[in-house]
Amino acid sequence: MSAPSIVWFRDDLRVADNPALHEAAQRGEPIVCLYILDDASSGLRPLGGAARWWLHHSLEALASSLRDIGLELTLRRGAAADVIDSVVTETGAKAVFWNRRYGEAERNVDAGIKSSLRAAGVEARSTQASLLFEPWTVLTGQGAPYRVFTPFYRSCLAEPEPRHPLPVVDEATLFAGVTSDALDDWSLLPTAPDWAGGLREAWTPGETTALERLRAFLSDELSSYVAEQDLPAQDATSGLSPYLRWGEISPFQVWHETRSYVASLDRRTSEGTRAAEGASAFLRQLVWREFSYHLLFHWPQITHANMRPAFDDFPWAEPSPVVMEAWQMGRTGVPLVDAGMRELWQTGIMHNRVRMVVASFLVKNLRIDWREGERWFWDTLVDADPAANAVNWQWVAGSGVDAAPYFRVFNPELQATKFDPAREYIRRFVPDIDAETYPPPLVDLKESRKAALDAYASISKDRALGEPG
Ligand SMILES: Cc1cc2nc3c(=O)[nH]c(=O)nc-3n(C[C@H](O)[C@H](O)[C@H](O)COP(=O)(O)OP(=O)(O)OC[C@H]3O[C@@H](n4cnc5c(N)ncnc54)[C@H](O)[C@@H]3O)c2cc1C
Repeated sequence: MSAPSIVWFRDDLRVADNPALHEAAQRGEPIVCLYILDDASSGLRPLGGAARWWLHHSLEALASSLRDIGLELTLRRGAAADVIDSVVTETGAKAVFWNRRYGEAERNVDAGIKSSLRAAGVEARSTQASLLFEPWTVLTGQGAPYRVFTPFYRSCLAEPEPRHPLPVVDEATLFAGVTSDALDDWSLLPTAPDWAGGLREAWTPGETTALERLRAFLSDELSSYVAEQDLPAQDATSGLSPYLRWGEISPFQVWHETRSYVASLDRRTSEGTRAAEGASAFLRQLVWREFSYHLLFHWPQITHANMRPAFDDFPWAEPSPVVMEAWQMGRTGVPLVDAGMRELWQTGIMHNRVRMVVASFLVKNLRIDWREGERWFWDTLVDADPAANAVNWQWVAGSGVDAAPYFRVFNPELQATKFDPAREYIRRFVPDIDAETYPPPLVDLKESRKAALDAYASISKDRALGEPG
């Protein structure tokens, strides 16, 4: 058998529109499909619990998609550089293909592997797959990265249309005989206790479901997206974030499926007009995902450092275990906050509007550092995303590049009246709201708001908040 190519899967757990797999298949050489559970390379952030649950099922789904085209998924654990080195040696592979990642630690790992492969005479090819626009291509007139969403968005729209999804790889040659770890041995699923019942009920990971979900969203929800996207009781958004996070669907698929769905509509009808408006609003959200990665790429410290340096002096409260647990478990006595936190704990997801409310409550009413909240989301969200999570937490905190000002404190009661007027969402997740055991509010909303604004004044009165570093 001729020397194989290795396709190294990472955050692109799909067969459809996968440039690395596509390029390898086109060469006609046998293929080794490899996934590495890398808990050893320096700087990589360990996955949270919900993410590990998702990954387990996503790898099962990927293995099944690969089997359909005659390939097998090889699983290995360890530092990526060591694993790639051994698989290349074991198989005599002459080329390694992968799709790009954008976090700093991931890029360092990938760059190191690329140069050692090349030094050893093995071809290393990386391709664009997870972002519509590479972060180094969308720049201001002065050649600088954008710091504000709207001009970034406009600039993306002025770029050439993103490429169409690649043709399906329907046949490839397997390089057989490579040993694989057993997925169960990785212990990605929780056992003692098994807390994943709600996740199993809510989700089916994998590219087949991702595409079905996108298509169902376009035909059933797109026309009401603008009117209902902020209403957590409605199933009005796509629910695609975990599928995008794990690369079970590519943004190119989402972009073009949406565009061609809209092109097929009759715009002279009000339904057609609303769907077209829904499509623009939906694709705009997809560009928020791009913007998050753009920021992560250009300011890698965004995951852990305040982008506005003045926030380094912010008098955060000590995050007491009692207060943190009340917030995490949805027992703050503030119904919309509790509903959101319980939705998260039970299902691994939370509606965007409610994410903003619970984050504002933590950072402002409880005056707890946004990084505490980001960590909890990282552990509990099935869509926990290195870019979107940090960028959105900093956005709510006011410490980010393009951020809501700190003095904008969401009032969770008013938010509930506006976005959950019939209290349907609240009752779904807080059925005990009228019970005697339901706790009184952890803090007085008015007083805590005032305390937050006073704390903010202490960092903002003498000097500007500082340009993002
Ligand atoms: C505090 C906080 C933390 C967040 N953490 C994450 C996270 O870890 N992972 C994550 O994917 N999103 C995160 N978001 C953004 C947003 O809440 C989710 O992307 C959205 O709720 C996903 O639902 P959907 O797929 O139905 O969205 P839709 O409305 O259908 O939007 C389509 C897609 O656009 C992207 N998108 C939408 N809104 C945003 C946004 N504000 N920022 C970046 N991308 C966006 C997502 O990929 C989403 O799937 C966070 C928001 C807040 C306020």
